[in-house]
Amino acid sequence: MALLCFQSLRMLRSGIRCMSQNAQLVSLTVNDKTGVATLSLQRPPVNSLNLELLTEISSALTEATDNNSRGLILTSTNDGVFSAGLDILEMYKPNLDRVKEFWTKLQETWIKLYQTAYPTVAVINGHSPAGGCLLALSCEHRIMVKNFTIGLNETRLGIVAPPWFIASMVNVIGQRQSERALTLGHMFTTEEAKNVGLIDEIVQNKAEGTTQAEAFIQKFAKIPFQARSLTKTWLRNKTVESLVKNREDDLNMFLQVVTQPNAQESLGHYIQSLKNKATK
Ligand SMILES: CCCCC/C=C\C/C=C\C/C=C/C(=O)SCCNC(=O)CCNC(=O)[C@H](O)C(C)(C)COP(=O)(O)OP(=O)(O)OC[C@H]1O[C@@H](n2cnc3c(N)ncnc32)[C@H](O)[C@@H]1OP(=O)(O)O
Repeated sequence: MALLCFQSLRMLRSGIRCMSQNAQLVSLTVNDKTGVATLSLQRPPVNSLNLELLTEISSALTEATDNNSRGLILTSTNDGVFSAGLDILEMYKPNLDRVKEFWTKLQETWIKLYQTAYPTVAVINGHSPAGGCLLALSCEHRIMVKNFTIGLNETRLGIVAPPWFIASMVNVIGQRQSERALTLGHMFTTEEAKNVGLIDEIVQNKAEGTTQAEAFIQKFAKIPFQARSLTKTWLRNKTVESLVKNREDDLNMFLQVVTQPNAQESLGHYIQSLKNKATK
């Protein structure tokens, strides 16, 4: 409690204000001087995206809009893992009602993040496989700390990246590079990701990443907000519409693929291999 008060006091002095008071799995703060919001994922141990975390991310994105944020930095409180992607336990031997809600919330969160009116920057301060990579790809600018990995590795798990995951990557690195990376399930090192254009900047640590992210958002200070946001909408509309118009089909396809016995078997082996690794 004392620590909380001390932290709040320190944040107030530096002009950082806490939003989303009820959130537990994310923290949303805003810098009152710049209007830039920071959304930090904080679901231990690895920010895997389960229904509850997705719900909080989605609410925080709306809150940042309602608060007229000038920009948003997406990052993790865990220096080591940005996000481990979708929580595999949501997809392994799933409860049908819950897994439907989970996928629908994932769709909603991606649609919101992909279309925010404000500029978005991912400060990728750790590994970022699959769904973690999707979050980063949905931002307008990616800054990554050295010595980590990022990519859409679904094929390695015996599952498939849905078309909107694929489109998000194609829009950033193009068809040829995406085809090679996705079919192999390749995880890029920070250096490789920079070379292929998957990330825009390499930094030494999160603090440097945050400074660079603020500088990126500051570039838009003199660009009229609505002109910028409408341009972004039109640039991204085709990609988003392809999901918006087919959400039900996308959900059914996901359920069909993920409940296949061979997909369940692959997920089961994968969970076991992660657990074995963790106990070594
Ligand atoms: C139109 C529709 C098309 C149909 C599509 C159908 C299906 C596909 C659907 C969706 C696509 C899928 C997207 C995904 O995001 S799948 C998830 C992919 N993620 C990964 O492969 C990452 C796995 N994790 C790791 O590689 C590592 O954990 C790490 C992120 C590099 C971090 O390493 P670190 O050493 O720091 O941690 P540990 O490995 O020791 O892990 C700690 C702890 O966390 C558990 N864990 C890790 N990742 C996940 C996860 N994604 N979900 C759930 N749990 C995870 C791990 O098992 C350990 O648990 P323990 O209990 O042992 O402590």
